[in-house]
Amino acid sequence: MSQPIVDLEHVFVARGASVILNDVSLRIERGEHVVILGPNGCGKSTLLKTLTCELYPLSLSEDSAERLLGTRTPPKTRVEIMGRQRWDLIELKRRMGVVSAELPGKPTLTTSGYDAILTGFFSASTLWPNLTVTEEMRAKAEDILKLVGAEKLRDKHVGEMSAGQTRRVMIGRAIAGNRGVGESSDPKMLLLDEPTNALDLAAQQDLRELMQQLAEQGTAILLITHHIADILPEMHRIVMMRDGRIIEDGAKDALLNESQLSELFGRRIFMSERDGFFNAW
Ligand SMILES: Nc1ncnc2c1ncn2[C@@H]1O[C@H](COP(=O)(O)OP(=O)(O)OP(=O)(O)O)[C@@H](O)[C@H]1O
Repeated sequence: MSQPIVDLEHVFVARGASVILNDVSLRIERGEHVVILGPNGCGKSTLLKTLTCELYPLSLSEDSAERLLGTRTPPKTRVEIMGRQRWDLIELKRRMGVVSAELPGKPTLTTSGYDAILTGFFSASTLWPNLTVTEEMRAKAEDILKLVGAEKLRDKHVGEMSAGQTRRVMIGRAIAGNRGVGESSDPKMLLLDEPTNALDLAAQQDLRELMQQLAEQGTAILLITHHIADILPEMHRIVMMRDGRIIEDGAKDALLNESQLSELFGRRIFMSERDGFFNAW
């Protein structure tokens, strides 16, 4: 079997004084589209930060193993991302193509759409004077601008864009980082954290179409969300999280139903399906 993109085993992660991720094991193969689904506060962002190595797993003592697991034998914990346990954070974020739900930082806000895509090659917040942009990068950025449908945003500052326009450009930036320059055998993947947050209905649909297009072109998508409507027909595996644990991990056909969603969100949920997309309320 080929090397997985993500390989977590018995991971516990603390934030402040609390253990937030509780014995999480997760293996994601190259090219797989996966949805991480769960209610507010269940630990999705903590998991994301573990995948991007911004948070590190606890190394359990015998006492804490007894408290958390009822056994004095600590489990063998492992976090391996793209085959490696140690990463330069910037390099890893670039290679994973992370698009977060947060607004870009200040330097990015005064950067044009086209330049923002170029920054992806460097994993930089803006095109700082010491960065050398090559012709190959410029050509790739042109293609990506088209791919994400952001041609009209080429000269607009990110800080003057709407939420949907910003998300589009940030996806373009992540694709640039992900694909890099020169011959690269890196996996093409995007890690999208609540991508449709703050978008109106039309912008949500546009973004889903873009995600579908990328998925069809071979970019693996790891989607973190609590919006059922964001789950693309192309995504067949669902990982359900609650209270810092993975409570289900399996096929969408088996897991995406009213009874499982009601269990996950802790109240009666209704669901409908149309053309491979779902809605829940
Ligand atoms: N910096 C922090 N310090 C202490 N506790 C934190 C911190 N960040 C998050 N938490 C706690 O960790 C738990 C999980 O939070 P996390 O942000 O991972 O959940 P989430 O599933 O991403 O939620 P949401 O859907 O609301 O974004 C919550 O109980 C939260 O209060």
